[in-house]
Amino acid sequence: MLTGEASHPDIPAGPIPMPSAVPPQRPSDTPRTDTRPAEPDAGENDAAAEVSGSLSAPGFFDACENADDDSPIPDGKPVPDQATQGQLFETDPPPWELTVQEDVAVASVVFRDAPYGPYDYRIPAELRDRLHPGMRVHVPLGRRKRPTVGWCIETKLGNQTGKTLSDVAEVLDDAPLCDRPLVRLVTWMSHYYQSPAGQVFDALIPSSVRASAGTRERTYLSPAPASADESVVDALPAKQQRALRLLIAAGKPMTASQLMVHAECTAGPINALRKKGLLSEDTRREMTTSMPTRWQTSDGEKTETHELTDDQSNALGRITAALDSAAAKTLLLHGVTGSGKTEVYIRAIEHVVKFGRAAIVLVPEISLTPQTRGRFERRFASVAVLHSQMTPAERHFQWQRIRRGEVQVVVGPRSAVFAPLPRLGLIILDEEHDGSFKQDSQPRYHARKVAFARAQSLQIPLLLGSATPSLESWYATQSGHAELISMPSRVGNRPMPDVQLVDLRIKDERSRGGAISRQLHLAVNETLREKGQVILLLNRRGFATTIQCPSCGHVVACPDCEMPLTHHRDGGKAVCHYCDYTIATPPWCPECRFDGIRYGGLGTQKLEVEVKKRFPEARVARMDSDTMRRPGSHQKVLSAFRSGELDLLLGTQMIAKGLDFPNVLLVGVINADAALHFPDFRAGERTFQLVTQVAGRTGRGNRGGRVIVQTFSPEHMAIQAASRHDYLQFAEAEIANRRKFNYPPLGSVARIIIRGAVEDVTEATANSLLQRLESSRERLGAEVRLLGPAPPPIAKLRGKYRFHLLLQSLDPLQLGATIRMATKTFKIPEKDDVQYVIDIDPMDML
Ligand SMILES: Nc1ncnc2c1ncn2[C@@H]1O[C@H](COP(=O)(O)OP(=O)(O)OP(=O)(O)O)[C@@H](O)[C@H]1O
Ligand SMILES: [Zn+2]
Ligand SMILES: [Zn+2]
Repeated sequence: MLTGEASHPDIPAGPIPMPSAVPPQRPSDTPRTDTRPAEPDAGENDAAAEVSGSLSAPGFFDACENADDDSPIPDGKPVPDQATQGQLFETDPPPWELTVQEDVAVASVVFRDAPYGPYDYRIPAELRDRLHPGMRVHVPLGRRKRPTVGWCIETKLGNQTGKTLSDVAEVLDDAPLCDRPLVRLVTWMSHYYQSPAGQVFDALIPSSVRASAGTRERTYLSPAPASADESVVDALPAKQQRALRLLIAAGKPMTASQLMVHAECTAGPINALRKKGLLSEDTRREMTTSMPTRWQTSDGEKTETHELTDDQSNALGRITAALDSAAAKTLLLHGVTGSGKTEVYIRAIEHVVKFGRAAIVLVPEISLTPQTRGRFERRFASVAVLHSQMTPAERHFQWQRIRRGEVQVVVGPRSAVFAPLPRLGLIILDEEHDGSFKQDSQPRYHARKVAFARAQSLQIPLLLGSATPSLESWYATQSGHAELISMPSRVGNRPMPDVQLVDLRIKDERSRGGAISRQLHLAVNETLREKGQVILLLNRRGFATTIQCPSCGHVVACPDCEMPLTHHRDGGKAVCHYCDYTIATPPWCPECRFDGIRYGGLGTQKLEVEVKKRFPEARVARMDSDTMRRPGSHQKVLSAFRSGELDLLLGTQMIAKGLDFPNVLLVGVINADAALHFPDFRAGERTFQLVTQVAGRTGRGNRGGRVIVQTFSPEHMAIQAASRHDYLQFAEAEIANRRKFNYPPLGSVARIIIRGAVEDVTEATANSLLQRLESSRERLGAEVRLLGPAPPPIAKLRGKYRFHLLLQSLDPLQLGATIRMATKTFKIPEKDDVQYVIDIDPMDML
């Protein structure tokens, strides 16, 4: 989960190169409202936070007003802006010192590694018609010798800086890579997540699109103006004449080879025409691939349109009402597992498509099974499924289809929230509580929040669906920011499965030397005898989770992270699950040479060994990120399970999500406490979600189903509520817990991670950042609680020491402003080699 940190370098904390263009007078993301007193209920909950955060996030909605114009340069003077008064902009020149040069065309440009901006550049006359917002440009930046790539976010008339601007050197794109609403989304995200806008663009536009993967340049020929002279054409030799007349008659450009085919000639006459200046040439890019679909759609499920249950038609009625009202409404579909939420999504999308609009369906990556895909592909003429195993060319191809408006439904993981559909009518997040919707590298956005912002700006509904809604979404329904739609029963009135808790503190319940209790053992045997299928959940991969010497107590740990290594039996490796550091598992203690090192703790590999020993006749498969490395392996195991070639599936949370197999009669949870005692305020919520979701995999057919949950904390509220399928009880109790400390959804949290190679230098940097935060808080009069710096649970990662600071406030705007002010001029000497990362609304505290 932490791999993002290394592969995506975060904001460089060193000095930021200042552009030679005049520093920004008024960044379009001016936080002008940040210092304003909170609205009465702003920050009371996440939805309120979302409403106020995005509505007032300047740049996002401000830009809406004047950006709908398609001419490259909006006419009229830029609207004067009062934002320069805030303390945040003391360094800006006072307005009366500015001399406005009204006739200068100006482009506002943002960058990947220059956090503040946008920066203004002059657009030379010859580029005026070519440059539009959403295109990339080459511009000079700072003392760099070579031009830097930037993104144009606005074009306007009038240089307000009072200084001479540098010129845009080159326009890099033929057409904008995103439309105005998406440019506004970028500006908002950059502001809210405090991430350089250039980085947000990189997240928004796939690299395959930026690199034009799967395309090639082609030269097109059309008649040059000189060919209008009939006498010239008449004087040409026959072949040249025929070719030229054909091209004129065609009325559209052709490639040389097309023209050769049509005019039945060789390259000679065409080259002659070129030389005579009778042809003009135009280079265009075209896709080399046509329809690259390596995915097969069929998964053995029948295509059927169900007659809706009462719950489903009620839900659909309320969603279509929202669609028809053309309002930016948020709806939460809380439907128990197996209540038929997917059918409701499909019907809602049919309604959207009927009016010529399109929809985005976001799902956790692991749910992008052939089953999910098939359900959408069978019901719509044109579906684009985005997934991580696409080649760059495929991704680019799909992106172009989407942008051309050829796609009705886009199904994909979190980044699909940026799909450039021209007529978007609805955004759906299925399993909206899922942690994979938060990106753990820069920009650290949450797809739910971005979807909300996009839906707001387009005035379209956002539909969130889950059997175990996040408390953020749930609380939004309680405070009137979202509409709750409930589907409390399963399709066909199937009962919810019976859940039995096994108290592992009782010695007789445990099995000697194994992980499977007596009761679970009996239940598995019984189920196998009835030809039913079994799912066993253990949320830890590997064989043994600690390697410890019983003689001296030494624990074999990662030298870079100081976390215990996990023993993997295949290949006898000891692996760090945080950074992938791998060694051969030592046969004796590396400290004292004691020959009898012990493998403690339980992972899925060890469980697999035990299962095969206990149930030798069962056909077993293991599903975790170790066995699922190869593309397609996930689908392969699932279709074997569906077709009955497997009896028992064991694995990590991968098996807990969205699977719909009617013959699963038993679900066993090996250790429900695994996530319960994490130092994270969401530990209870995650446990509840995981147990409820995996329990929901059974009882989906006509043969019923039951669940056995092994736990050391059977009385814990999260486990009790999950065992009764009682979301309401859980949500109420958990909201009361969160209220005590104003944790989300009641308040907002941000986290700053400071990391460096030298421990005390890192800590000192964290402390000076804290001081800055304190003084910003004071200057802004912000009510923000500051915690830390302290080492997080993962105190060292990949050789870097880590400290974190937590900020907490009822008002997300005050929280954001405090960080923005404190970090704006915070510079860390390069020799210290310390970086920091801002994580707004963090989803993990490790
Ligand atoms: N109206 C209906 N009549 C009969 N069967 C239906 C109906 N609607 C859905 N189903 C079937 O019920 C099963 C469960 O539906 P679905 O997978 O959409 O549930 P879900 O609410 O998404 O559950 P989960 O949250 O567990 O993923 C599917 O096999 C689906 O085909
Ligand atoms: Zn030892
Ligand atoms: Zn490590």
